[in-house]
Amino acid sequence: MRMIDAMSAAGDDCAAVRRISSMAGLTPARRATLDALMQAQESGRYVRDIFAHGDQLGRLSSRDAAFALRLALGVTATEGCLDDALNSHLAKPGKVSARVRCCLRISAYEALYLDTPADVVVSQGVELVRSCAKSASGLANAVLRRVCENRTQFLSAEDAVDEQRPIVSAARRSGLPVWLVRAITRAHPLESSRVLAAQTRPAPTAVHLNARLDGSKPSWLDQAQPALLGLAGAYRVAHVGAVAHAGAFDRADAVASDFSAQLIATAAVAAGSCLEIGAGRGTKTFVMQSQAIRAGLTRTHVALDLYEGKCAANARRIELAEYPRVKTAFGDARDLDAVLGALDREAARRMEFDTVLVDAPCSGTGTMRRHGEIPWRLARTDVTRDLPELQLALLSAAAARVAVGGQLLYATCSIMPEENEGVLERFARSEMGSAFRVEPLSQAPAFCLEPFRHAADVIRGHEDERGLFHTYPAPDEFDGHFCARMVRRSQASAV
Ligand SMILES: C[S@@+](CC[C@H](N)C(=O)[O-])C[C@H]1O[C@@H](n2cnc3c(N)ncnc32)[C@H](O)[C@@H]1O
Repeated sequence: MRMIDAMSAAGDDCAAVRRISSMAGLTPARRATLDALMQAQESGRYVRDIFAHGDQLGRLSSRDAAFALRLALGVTATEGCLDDALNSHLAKPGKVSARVRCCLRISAYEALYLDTPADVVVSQGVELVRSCAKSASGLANAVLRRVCENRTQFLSAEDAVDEQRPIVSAARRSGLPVWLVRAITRAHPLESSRVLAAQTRPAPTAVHLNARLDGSKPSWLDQAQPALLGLAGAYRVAHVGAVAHAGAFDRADAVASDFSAQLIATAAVAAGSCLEIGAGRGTKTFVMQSQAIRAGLTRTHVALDLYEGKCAANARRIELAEYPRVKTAFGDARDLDAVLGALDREAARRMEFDTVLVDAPCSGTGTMRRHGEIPWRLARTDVTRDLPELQLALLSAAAARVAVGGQLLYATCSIMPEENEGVLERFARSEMGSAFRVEPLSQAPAFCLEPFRHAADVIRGHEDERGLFHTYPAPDEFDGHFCARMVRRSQASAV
């Protein structure tokens, strides 16, 4: 699997690739970007996965590969804004073929969001279009010149009516849909300018180290230029590519995981039994197992996901890591009695757990600068209706499996209140919810354990007055995550 360090794409090397003489032919990085974006469009797959599993990058120098990845992710993340900019200069926007549009988007992205000189934007854009539709190269020349000339007016939204101008301009500068910028700005008036500023910049990367390597200082970690974060096992790395190229992810020597996600996974580590709902491919499972080893805890872990393939990948990595086995279960966690039926029968009782972590499917708005597909695939009703319904159903089903005195953690990587506090409030009003009380995440039993005492202070720095944990994406800071911790004080009367 090829993994390129998107951080290095921001460096001098990429600037050099960008400024390549306008007299040169089409650069291989832009060609590879076009191929990958077209493949993504035609197959519905994520462009990052296409780069990771295809051979587009293998044929490029590491400098070109980093630039191609940055271009492809950037074009995906700002797609709607690029189309707005292009369409305003096209007489018949509907007549432009998918491939030509893709070429124009790549060049418009460079014009609007990178500091590529205008002559290079236009000449490379014309070469891109010529490579797939010779007859459209004149059109490309005219449109891209206009996009470059009107960059400032477009980003300032001079074409919008007065009262809409600030929000349309903020949306264009961040590359996001207007409805989403409005929702973020309303929900987070204090944080929104930094959240929006983060969207067009590379996100920092963190890894979590296999606990069995503690104290051994592997050379691949040195090459990645690590900086200790305030949590055992967590490192910020300047060059995640060095970790990937050394095979450390493939060997389960480490996982890439946002620092806030590592804090949440650590908060869910406690003695006894744990049910993890929405375990996916198991990044948090790995972190939890690592931390349990560091703390010398004995625990059991059931990792559950909707998809059998994800459960299998999770179990495989845990085995590779040489961690204690986790049991996996797959199916729709809204019907936990069905999904856990086999385990209940094996245990000869309806199992209840000391810790239940719901890592809920969500809009991903806290991580969308890493996952450019999110903003332009997301619909408003996903955030206001469909996801909260699913999240509440998962949380309610999960709650019924928490032992009295046990803890229930509800986590998302969303910054939208409808998916976070909104779901919690509806849960609290329910019969089942009345059996739980919210407790600060920083007071989770994990933070009384020696290796994690200091991390409680880090968490406290991101807690609101109720002890709910929030982080927000910001330039050079980690992603947006939410986590609430509840403790079960009684049996709910309806259960
Ligand atoms: C936020 S992601 C999980 C990320 C994962 N915990 C990790 O750390 O790598 C949410 C997960 O919920 C799963 N999911 C979605 N709907 C579900 C359902 N109804 N029942 C169980 N799992 C579900 C998805 O397949 C996805 O893997």
